[in-house]
Amino acid sequence: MVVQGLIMETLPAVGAVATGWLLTRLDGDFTAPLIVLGAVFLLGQINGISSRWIALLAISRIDNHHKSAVATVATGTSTVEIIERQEVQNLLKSAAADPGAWTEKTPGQGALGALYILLRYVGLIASASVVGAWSPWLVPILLLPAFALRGIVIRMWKRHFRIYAGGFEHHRRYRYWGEMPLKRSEAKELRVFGLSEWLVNRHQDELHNHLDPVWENDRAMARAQWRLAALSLLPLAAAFCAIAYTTAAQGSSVGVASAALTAAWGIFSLLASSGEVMNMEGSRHGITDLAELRERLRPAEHDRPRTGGEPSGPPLIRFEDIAFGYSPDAPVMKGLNLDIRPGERLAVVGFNGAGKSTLTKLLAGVYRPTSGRILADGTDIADDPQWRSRLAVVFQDFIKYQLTVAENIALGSPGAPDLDSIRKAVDEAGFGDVVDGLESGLDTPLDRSRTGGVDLSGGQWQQLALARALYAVDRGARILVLDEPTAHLDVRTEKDLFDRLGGHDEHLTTVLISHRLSTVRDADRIVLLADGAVAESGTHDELMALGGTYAHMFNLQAERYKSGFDDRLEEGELR
Ligand SMILES: Nc1ncnc2c1ncn2[C@@H]1O[C@H](COP(=O)(O)OP(=O)(O)OP(=O)(O)O)[C@@H](O)[C@H]1O
Repeated sequence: MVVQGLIMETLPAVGAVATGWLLTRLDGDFTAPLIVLGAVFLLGQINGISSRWIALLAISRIDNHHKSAVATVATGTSTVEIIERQEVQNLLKSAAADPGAWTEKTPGQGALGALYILLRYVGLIASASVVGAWSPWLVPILLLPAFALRGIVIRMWKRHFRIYAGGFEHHRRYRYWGEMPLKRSEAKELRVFGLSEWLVNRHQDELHNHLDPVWENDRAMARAQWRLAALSLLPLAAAFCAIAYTTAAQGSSVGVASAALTAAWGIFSLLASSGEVMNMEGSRHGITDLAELRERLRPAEHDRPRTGGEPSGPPLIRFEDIAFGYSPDAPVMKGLNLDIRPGERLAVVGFNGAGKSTLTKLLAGVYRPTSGRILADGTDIADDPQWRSRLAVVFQDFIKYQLTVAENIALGSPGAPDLDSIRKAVDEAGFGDVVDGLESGLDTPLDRSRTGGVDLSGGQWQQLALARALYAVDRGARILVLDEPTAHLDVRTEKDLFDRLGGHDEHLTTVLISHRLSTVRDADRIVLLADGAVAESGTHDELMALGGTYAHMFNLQAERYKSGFDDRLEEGELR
């Protein structure tokens, strides 16, 4: 790349000298200068063609490297609260540097732009030397305005991209609304509610909010072009006149004069071109935002990747005076105290928004309490690098990976997939019949765009997520956390599942969140969360005898179920 760039940038000066040489030999044998000039021309062509491919290769390698750096930084922190902040989300989008808009440039393009700019100075020195050989005083006359021109071009592009980056929020929304009509999952609702026109207008509004100021600036840039033209034409015209006058009046060599003229032109064309500046300035945000993300998302010492670790028994887990909120003005946990005994099957119930899922996220360590501690056998889980390997979690919003069934399950535990263990997890999750019905069984891709690929129903995806967690349990995890793992399952499948989970005895602690109270009644203990703390705690019988909120909820659900309704309850129904 560097060699090619050097050839490209020095060819104008060599061409200028060769042209001058040719002109001095016109009356005699001009074979040698003609050959040199032809070689310069040929080399320029070959270099021009091959450099495009090499540039593309270099750009894609640099961009790939940058993208994996962004992905590494984005997934490097053990907690997720910082990732959820809007400003960090914006930084991530900007650092990803997707060339989704015509003005945005990638780091690869920027890096190449910077390299070419550097090489341009080599070409500049060569051209300036040719001009200087003819007349040293002509060098500053040409160089000073050329540098001024370059300064103005850089300032213009800086301003362009500053305005562009200032509308980033609109750009983000523009992309969001623009991608919505293309998604399979959104297609139904958009049609049912007749949202097509509304969506297109919204998309266009955001586009204009973002780009109108940019276009306004660019129009001003276009209007200023004549000043830039004057800045290059005036000194060039002065140089041309001086060279022509001296050549005519003093009879100096036409060849040397024409070499000087060509080199003078070279100085301006080298400094005036704005393509590299645009690429450099356009890619600046992607690069500086990655640097800022590196600062902000610096992993803590114990944020090492999850490893298998030595399997050990389930610990005593203690939530000690936990306070937590996603934002300071909306506390979710307000002094929560809870012990989870080793091997216990604990059910957590409560109304929507009571904080049940938040409890699982705190237990998984993806959020840290604002105050208080979560201890596992006396050690704060925040200080335990192995903590994650002891947990298997099915989050409410688990990921549906577009991989095969087996690959989806194997993600539950690092290392080489164990097929026997995968099959065991599939059966335990009640997913065996579904897998047996698939043409390629465990190797079936769960992606309809792939050959032989299928999609699963909501309940089947949930069983698959459960199988992933059970695979992790088989490979050494000792705490199984299930956040509404059966919301999409029918009552019988759900019952079978919980009967099977009961078979792990003291080797596994299970924390189960469910709205279906008939499911959790067999748990060793049930805790009811309300107002950021444990409001009731005991076995089903104890809580029924207490006659509190749990008993009320249970009775209502039982009545509804008897009358043929769904047995879920919303808070308002109790009032
Ligand atoms: N990522 C988040 N950012 C900001 N607020 C959140 C976030 N997740 C949850 N919340 C808020 O925290 C509170 C507790 O939510 P959580 O999901 O823990 O409740 P839940 O008991 O699991 O509810 P549900 O039964 O509906 O699943 C709610 O008020 C919710 O709006």
